[in-house]
Amino acid sequence: MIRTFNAPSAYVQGCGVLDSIGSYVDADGTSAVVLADETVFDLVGESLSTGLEASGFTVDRIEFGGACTHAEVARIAERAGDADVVVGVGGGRALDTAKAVRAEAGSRLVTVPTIASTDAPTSSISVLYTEADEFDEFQFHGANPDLVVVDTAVVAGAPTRHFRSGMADAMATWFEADTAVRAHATNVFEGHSTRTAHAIARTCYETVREHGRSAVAAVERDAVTESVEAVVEANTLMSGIGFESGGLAAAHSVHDGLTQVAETHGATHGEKVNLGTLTQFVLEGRETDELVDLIDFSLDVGLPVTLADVRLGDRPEVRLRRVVEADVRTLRDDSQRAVRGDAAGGQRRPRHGGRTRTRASRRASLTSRFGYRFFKRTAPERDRRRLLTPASSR
Ligand SMILES: NC(=O)c1ccc[n+]([C@@H]2O[C@H](COP(=O)([O-])OP(=O)(O)OC[C@H]3O[C@@H](n4cnc5c(N)ncnc54)[C@H](O)[C@@H]3O)[C@@H](O)[C@H]2O)c1
Ligand SMILES: [Zn+2]
Repeated sequence: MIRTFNAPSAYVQGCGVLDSIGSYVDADGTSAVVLADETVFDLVGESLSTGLEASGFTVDRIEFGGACTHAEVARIAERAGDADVVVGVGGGRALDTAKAVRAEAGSRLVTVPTIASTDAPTSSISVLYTEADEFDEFQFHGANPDLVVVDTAVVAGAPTRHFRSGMADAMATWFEADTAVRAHATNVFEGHSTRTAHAIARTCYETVREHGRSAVAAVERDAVTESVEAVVEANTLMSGIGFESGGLAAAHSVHDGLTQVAETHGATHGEKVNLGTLTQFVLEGRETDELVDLIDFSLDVGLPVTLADVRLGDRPEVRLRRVVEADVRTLRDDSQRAVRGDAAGGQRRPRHGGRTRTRASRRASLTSRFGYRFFKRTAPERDRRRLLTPASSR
């Protein structure tokens, strides 16, 4: 078995760190292109330029159009020319675009997430979309960013919705990486997980659970506390390493399926992933207590737990079954194999003492409805009304 582990070369996180970003960029040349959308340039453009220029860089700003498409990558790559450093700034879309530009330009790459909304800042892949904003393809660049710089003051000052979405993305990391290990599935680099990646994924989840409630309360007030620092690191660094080197499973497959339904386009990546994690719990036949625990935490921090929360409350079964059946099938099999512990070459290692194929299969039959009925049936009475009310009207 070949085990692989990849990560960004350097990671810097702290309050106000953007002012000195230039001192962390290790580059032979002196030209930098900075890629960000208008909102983000307004927020951090000045401090970024000042920070880079203070270390001798010439800075060329390129405005990001907001969509990570082939056309946008080509446009920006042409503008970037032979710049020594590409600096991508903003949310997942801007950073994914910067990664694709770096792949074409051959320069060094710095990512500067200004929201802790996904684990895109540290990963080596880009998610490309069509002009109609539908998923197009994953680009596997084979190289992670050379440097990731996260200014926690900027992240804490952003809308809390982004922050809690990143927490959902981070929590999924553990359940997917753990399932991938038990299924002997390969990671993004087509190797098997290391114990290192597995441990990082576990710590990622534990950090979000330990600090999440407190961190969300702080971000509501734009405050940077130790809990905020902890969750930013989990959402960004631990989650990125954990998913790429640990492995993915059903949660992100369900997310990918949901992106095919136009009604969900208003939901963030992390919000859709949270439904994916809950669905994966059902697929794996986890105990109701575990499911309820994750639902309780999600409700506490303001994450969606029902299809109605992502605008699919109106008889979703027909649409969802049509759209996601094919997408989920493979990973469902992986999840069941993991529960049974009978993947090729593996030994029998049921996760919760004695769980069997029958039980997994029974639970998995709920898959075609994304656990919708299961959620309705098992929701604690006190949360039932809330669970069935769209987040938007709470
Ligand atoms: N490559 C990967 O490994 C990976 C992993 C997860 C998600 N993704 C991708 O990431 C994308 C989703 O990223 P996202 O959720 O960050 O959304 P996004 O990139 O669309 O950004 C959301 C919005 O946040 C705004 N914003 C950024 N910083 C801000 C700040 N400080 N204050 C106020 N507004 C700010 C931006 O202007 C943008 O409009 C999807 O395309 C998804 O496929 C990629
Ligand atoms: Zn994700």
